[in-house]
Amino acid sequence: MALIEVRDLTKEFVRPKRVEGRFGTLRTLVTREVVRTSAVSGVSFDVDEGEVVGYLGPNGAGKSTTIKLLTGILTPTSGTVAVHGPLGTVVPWRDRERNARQVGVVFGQRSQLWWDLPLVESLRLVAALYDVPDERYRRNRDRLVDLLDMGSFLDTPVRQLSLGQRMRGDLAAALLYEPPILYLDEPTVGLDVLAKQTVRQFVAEANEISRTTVMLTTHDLEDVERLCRRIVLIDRGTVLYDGSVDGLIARYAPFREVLVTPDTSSAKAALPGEVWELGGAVGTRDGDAWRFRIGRDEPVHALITAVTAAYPVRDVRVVDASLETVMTELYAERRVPSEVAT
Ligand SMILES: Nc1ncnc2c1ncn2[C@@H]1O[C@H](COP(=O)(O)OP(=O)(O)OP(=O)(O)O)[C@@H](O)[C@H]1O
Repeated sequence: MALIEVRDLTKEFVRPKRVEGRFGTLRTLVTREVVRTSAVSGVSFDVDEGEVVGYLGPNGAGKSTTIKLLTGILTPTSGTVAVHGPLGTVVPWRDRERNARQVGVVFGQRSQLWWDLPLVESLRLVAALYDVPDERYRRNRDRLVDLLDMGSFLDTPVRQLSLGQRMRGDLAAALLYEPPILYLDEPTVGLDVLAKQTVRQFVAEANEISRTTVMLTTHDLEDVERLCRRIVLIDRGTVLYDGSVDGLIARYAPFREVLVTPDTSSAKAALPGEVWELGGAVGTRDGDAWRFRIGRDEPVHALITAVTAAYPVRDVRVVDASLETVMTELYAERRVPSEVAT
């Protein structure tokens, strides 16, 4: 049985329709017209124990809403979530307390810590809230302080911490009571390169050493490449893809790109305008270079021979389609969630 089972989950937000013009604010308060937003529209997936799943999608796709449903912060419009954890089967929004005991949550955009307290006091409070015995608290705290290199700012009030320090504090708080599940909503947003590496390393170790099951949303594809063996890709609240990163690339970008930079200093003929057709391939201009696409298994030599015969060339690079290529293509086609005024 899977650890987390999500079935046909939907969440529709309903808010009064804003009335523009004179006394708009007042009229908005009394209007009967509402705007419905389908944030999550029939999402189903399973997460097995010990998996690290990247939950991806463009802005407004419904990622944070799903995480909030999984954590029990929100109640769905329909559908079910069942978490078969050590405390038995839990439906997050029906049994928030039991669910909270088996999940750690970090929202990159919002701290869960007490703003005015020194970090160490926040950690102590979390331990008290989760009934962590003193000895276990000290042991876990010391291990987390060590792993996340937090010794130098443990006594600093949370409001004075840098974003990277605060994020490390939030991660420590989320794992202090050893939950088997960790939900991370954009855990590396706004962090510098080193801080991102620390967070990724820490999450990878939590998964490898403690077998913590992790589900994370992120727009940083390095997070995905470093951490996720599986991704669930959503848009407009529905699942577009569920599988490996390689599988996604093979499905949505089954091509290689040949990047050709012509040597204009020894030009012998005028270059085409924006489109260059050669050897059965079509190139489009990308700055100084031309970008040709060929099938993944097609040999490149015919194209390269045609290009070099047509024009002197400074550089040729052949690159496999990456996760970034796929995401760029998919996001370019994205549609916004349906907002319906009724
Ligand atoms: N409390 C709310 N009330 C009304 N609409 C909401 C609410 N929360 C989210 N939405 C809408 O639901 C849709 C999905 O939002 P959500 O925050 O889940 O997207 P996301 O995938 O996390 O996006 P991002 O990558 O920008 O964080 C959006 O259209 C958003 O405006």
